[in-house]
Amino acid sequence: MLDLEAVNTFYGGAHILHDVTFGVGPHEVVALLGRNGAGKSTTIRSVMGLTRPRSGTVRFDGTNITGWPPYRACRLGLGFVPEDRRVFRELSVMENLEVGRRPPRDDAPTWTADALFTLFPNLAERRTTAAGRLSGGEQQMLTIARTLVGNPRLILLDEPSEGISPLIVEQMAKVILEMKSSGLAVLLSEQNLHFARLVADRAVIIEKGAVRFDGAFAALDAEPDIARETLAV
Ligand SMILES: Nc1ncnc2c1ncn2[C@@H]1O[C@H](COP(=O)(O)OP(=O)(O)OP(=O)(O)O)[C@@H](O)[C@H]1O
Repeated sequence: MLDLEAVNTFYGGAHILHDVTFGVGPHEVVALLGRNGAGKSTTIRSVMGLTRPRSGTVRFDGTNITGWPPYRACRLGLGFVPEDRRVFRELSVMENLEVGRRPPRDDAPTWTADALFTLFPNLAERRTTAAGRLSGGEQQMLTIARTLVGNPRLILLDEPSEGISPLIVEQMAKVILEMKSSGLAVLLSEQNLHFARLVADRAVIIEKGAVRFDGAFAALDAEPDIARETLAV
């Protein structure tokens, strides 16, 4: 569904991604793992067209979207939740959701406000509250909810478990599993192997901008050196 092939991305003269190649299948949850600075965000930015790869291709359902501006990638069905929560602080929870609403599409799950509030009960209680008054974790949930009302087919989550309380981390895991069961594909970047294991079908480990491992968690466990060398475990 999403395929990266030999993606090379630079920031100015700094060569950050080196021939990054992996894919995400339909209904699959893939965890992109790596240490701080390994290149996870840059990989996601390269998919979304926020940073144009210098070479290589990004395909979404066979369409070459390399370097497309983010709004075009969104229209095709890619949803993006950045690492920093970007809620409209002055707007209420409901109004934030309205901003993200897009027409339903045949090939993607449709998220009504009711379905979202079942998924995010904290937000249901606070639907008229200004988003700026929510906790960090709730703002993170709202950013995800706002992306879902855009009815994406694949959602990219940049470090969803980062900086939120353990209770919210548990909810986040539940939300990701619900998204999967609704038919969405998910690519999430993560430093936390434990969290990745809870939600993902497969791990892709990136080290110094290159893919070091791509496979099932059982295969990763069979080679303990890899996790030891590439993750903070
Ligand atoms: N705008 C930029 N200009 C120059 N270098 C950058 C820029 N953004 C990131 N980098 C560098 O690119 C490398 C990869 O960063 P990236 O943010 O993709 O890593 P990451 O794996 O997502 O880590 P983190 O968990 O810290 O977000 C790092 O060495 C970082 O310093």
